[in-house]
Amino acid sequence: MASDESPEELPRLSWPQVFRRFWPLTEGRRLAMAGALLAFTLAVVADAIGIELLADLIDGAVEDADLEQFWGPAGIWAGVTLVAAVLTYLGSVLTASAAERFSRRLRAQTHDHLLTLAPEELDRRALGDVLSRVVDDTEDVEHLTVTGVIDAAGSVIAVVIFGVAAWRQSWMLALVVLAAAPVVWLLNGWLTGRTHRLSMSTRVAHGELTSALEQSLTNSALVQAYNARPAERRRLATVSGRLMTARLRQTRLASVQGPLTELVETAGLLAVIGIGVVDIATGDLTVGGLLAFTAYLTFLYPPITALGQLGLTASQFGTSAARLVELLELRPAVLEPPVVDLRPYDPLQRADLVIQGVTVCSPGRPNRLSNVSLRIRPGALVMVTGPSGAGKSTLMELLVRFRDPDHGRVLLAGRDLRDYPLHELRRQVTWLPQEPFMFDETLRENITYGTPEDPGTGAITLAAQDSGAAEFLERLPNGLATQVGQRGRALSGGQRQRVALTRALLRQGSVLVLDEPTTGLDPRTAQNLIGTLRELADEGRTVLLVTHDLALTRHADQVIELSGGRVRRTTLLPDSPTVPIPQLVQPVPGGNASL
Ligand SMILES: Nc1ncnc2c1ncn2[C@@H]1O[C@H](COP(=O)(O)OP(=O)(O)OP(=O)(O)O)[C@@H](O)[C@H]1O
Repeated sequence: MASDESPEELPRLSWPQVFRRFWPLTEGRRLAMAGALLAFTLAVVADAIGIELLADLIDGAVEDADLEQFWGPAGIWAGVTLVAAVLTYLGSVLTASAAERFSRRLRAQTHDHLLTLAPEELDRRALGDVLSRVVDDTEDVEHLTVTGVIDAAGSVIAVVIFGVAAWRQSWMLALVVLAAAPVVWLLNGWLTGRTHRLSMSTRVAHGELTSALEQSLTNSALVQAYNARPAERRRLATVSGRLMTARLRQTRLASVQGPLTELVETAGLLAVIGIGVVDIATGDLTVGGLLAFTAYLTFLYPPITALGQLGLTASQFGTSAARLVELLELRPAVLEPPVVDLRPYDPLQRADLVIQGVTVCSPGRPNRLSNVSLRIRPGALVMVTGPSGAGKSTLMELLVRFRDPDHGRVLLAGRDLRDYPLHELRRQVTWLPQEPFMFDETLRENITYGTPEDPGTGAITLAAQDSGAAEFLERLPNGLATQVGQRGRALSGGQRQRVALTRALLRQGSVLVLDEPTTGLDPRTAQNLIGTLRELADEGRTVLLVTHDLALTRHADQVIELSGGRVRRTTLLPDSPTVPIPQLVQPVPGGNASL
């Protein structure tokens, strides 16, 4: 499915489609759902018994004005009402527990799935829209799969039980009510179509509003510094206005629905009383019977209306379900290998990287990489340079498998990256992105993020010395316990960079891929870092470093210069380590660099 598809273009899913897809997630909670339905059914039976007792009271105690006849039925009535209340409570609790667990499972599944997508897939989308799908649309899907299903089944059962009971009181009156039912259904059918269209507009307007808010708030510094508040205000006013209009239309429609239904109900009630009076006169019905019948009618209307609105709810929530399914159907950019390669892997011996004829396409734009072939020796310190947009980051991202090349392949220790379990590959290859990602946690949590075990303060201090973070860490009153704020805003740009670098240095693994790690570092710290990387390389790690600082390249074993997605030049420096290179690849025909 196209990732930039707007919600308006998504086909709404029908209730059976949603149900079939999400029903497996109710596993383990189906007993609770059945229990809830049973409780609601018994509560309906208890209510029906109560109504029968009402008829007995009217025709006995009230008609004969005899208190003796009152206590018995009244006591039983109070008892069954209590039982009905307990059963309704039980039913609601069981429904809520099944529903909440379903929502939690669905949210977790969606979140997990989103984290398998290529980061750029998520970057292309408005974050507000994605969040609203994970938070709000999951609730709607829950309704279609759990709460709504129990409610609908409960309504059918209530209609049957109250209907049969009412029929027993007077089949003639029951027929009158039955004749009115299609009117309610037709009315609701007409409302369904209109509500669906309006709910679509509301959803779209809601998405636009959250996106606009997200844009202006995440760029708030720029908005203020560039005097753009009026423009942002106007933007918000426009989208907020669209949401207001859509919501008002929806409210108007919902407000018509109540009185219309009430009208139909009153007409039904009046018809019942009118015919009932005639029946009482002919002796076909008692006063108690008529009262019981009208009571059944009041109990019958809510489930009948609920069933009439089923289509409307399903249509509204079908839209949400489509939005969620669209996310869930996005394919991860990279897949686990179908067969795990069990050959032993000794990364520190042979963490050599071979890039064979690699091309990375970008639809409608020039290739991000074109037929790139390279060999990087184990234990080498390699610097990748080139102008902006040359493809350096793309090359680095291939090594950590954020995507696979469209043509060609990348081998680590003689094995295609696609043959490694992703977890193993990412344990071996540590990537430091250009942007220093931060969580709103403490420095310690940020630094040890992604390190399988707590490395301990000693190891953190050593890594912080290598990255140049130690200096500022020592000056912080709370040290590693300092909170870094949203996106690390409580730190300077250079400090964030160093924290991210410390995090990368702490991770074990045979390949270190650093995308412009010296940005934001002063020359002395940058030199120190290169010294550390040199040591890591000498220990056998393969280190790739993207840099625009040509002065640093003299410390490298190999310099790769990219330009326009192609390798312009690779230079092996004379004193580079001479680790023997196994013959893993044949020269690539047409490859644009020597191996
Ligand atoms: N998410 C993306 N979708 C489509 N094209 C992209 C995407 N990211 C980058 N590109 C394009 O791929 C090409 C290579 O980008 P890349 O980020 O690899 O360059 P770079 O050499 O790392 O640049 P810089 O030095 O500025 O970081 C550029 O032309 C860029 O516009």
